[in-house]
Amino acid sequence: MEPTVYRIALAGLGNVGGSLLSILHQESESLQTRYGVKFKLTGVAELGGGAINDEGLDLGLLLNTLSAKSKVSTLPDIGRPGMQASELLALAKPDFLLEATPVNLKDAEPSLSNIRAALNASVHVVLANKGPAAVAFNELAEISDMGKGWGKNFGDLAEAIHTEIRPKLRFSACVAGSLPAINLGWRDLAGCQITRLEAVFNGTTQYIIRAMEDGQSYDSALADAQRRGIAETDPSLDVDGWDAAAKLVIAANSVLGQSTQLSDVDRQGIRDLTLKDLQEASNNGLRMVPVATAVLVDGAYQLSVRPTPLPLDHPLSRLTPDEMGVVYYSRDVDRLSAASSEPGPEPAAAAMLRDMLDIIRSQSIH
Ligand SMILES: NC(=O)C1=CN([C@@H]2O[C@H](COP(=O)(O)OP(=O)(O)OC[C@H]3O[C@@H](n4cnc5c(N)ncnc54)[C@H](OP(=O)(O)O)[C@@H]3O)[C@@H](O)[C@H]2O)C=CC1
Ligand SMILES: N[C@@H](CC=O)C(=O)O
Repeated sequence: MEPTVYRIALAGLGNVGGSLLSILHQESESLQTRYGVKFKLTGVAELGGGAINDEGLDLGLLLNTLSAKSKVSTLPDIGRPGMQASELLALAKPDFLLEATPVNLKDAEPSLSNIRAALNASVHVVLANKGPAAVAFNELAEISDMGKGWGKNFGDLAEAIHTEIRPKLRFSACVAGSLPAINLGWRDLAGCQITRLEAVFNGTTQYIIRAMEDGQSYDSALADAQRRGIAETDPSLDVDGWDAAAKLVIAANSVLGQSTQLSDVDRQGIRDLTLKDLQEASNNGLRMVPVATAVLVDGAYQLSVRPTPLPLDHPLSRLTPDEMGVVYYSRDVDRLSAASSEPGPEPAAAAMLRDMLDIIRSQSIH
């Protein structure tokens, strides 16, 4: 049987975007045989340019161009110097817009405008960039399938399914890459009252703290994380706790059903953490972990991000330097946890593919 062809456009060709191209290239056959789908990449955008081909861009050529540290906009015929990501919709005419540009937690631009335009044009959106979901979750939910059937509006799910087919918005890669933090909370704990969420949502700070424990300096551990491609384009977002706070905000809005913004998170980074702090925790039989927490108090979730000493048998204390993890506590399922090993950006790219397939599967239900 012929595969169903989906046109896709990708903004951002860095660590995550490049890894996604690589996965789509390697898995092209298997996506056709296992899922009956073929993704045709009709446009890509990087800073200051892009490439367009209505017949589908050659993924091998794009990957070679990126490996050679060249700009795809310089490629003959298909290259579009000066093109903006905002032009992808009109030029690539995608069914899916994939977003892997750097985070802007102030106003999420220019990504937010591009995503809004895509959803308003009934184009499905898959995010790795957490800015738009952290800054404007409610607005994006209203113009996508997230507006009903998620969080507190769960009662409207039947109406959503029967009366509307909205463009879909998926963002599981935004909340700790391949860690199924969102899916676990929303899908696998559906119907449960979540009383507490604890997570290591930031791989860079987890890596730095574990490396410091092993005697490495803070600066050298951060440089390692940057080399591995897991740190943010601006790494102060990691070490000052903004990245984990943004992920917590997305989880609070989507899974916990609490309308939340970044200023609601009590946030402390790891810049001031010393070896002495780590040793003190260890002397008390504890381990310092960069924890994001949401705890239900008097009907509302209190949110915080801070390095926290945890008992050694806590699921988050047992994570390796490359792992992130999430633990949900609920009145019904006592404790549910997951961990993912993410030594580089590839698992986040795999999470974007997971979201694309999830959209296709859920469409076939409607
Ligand atoms: N790295 C990781 O492990 C993970 C990252 N994420 C998120 O994914 C996103 C991308 O991260 P990562 O790949 O590491 O970042 P990089 O800095 O490696 O790549 C960013 C890419 O976006 C391009 N870009 C920058 N500004 C624009 C713009 N205005 N329009 C179009 N393209 C633009 C850059 O182009 P140029 O190279 O020309 O500057 C580059 O190709 C971030 O939002 C991050 O938070 C999510 C999960 C994990
Ligand atoms: N910088 C982040 C990666 C993307 O979310 C991290 O260190 O976890």
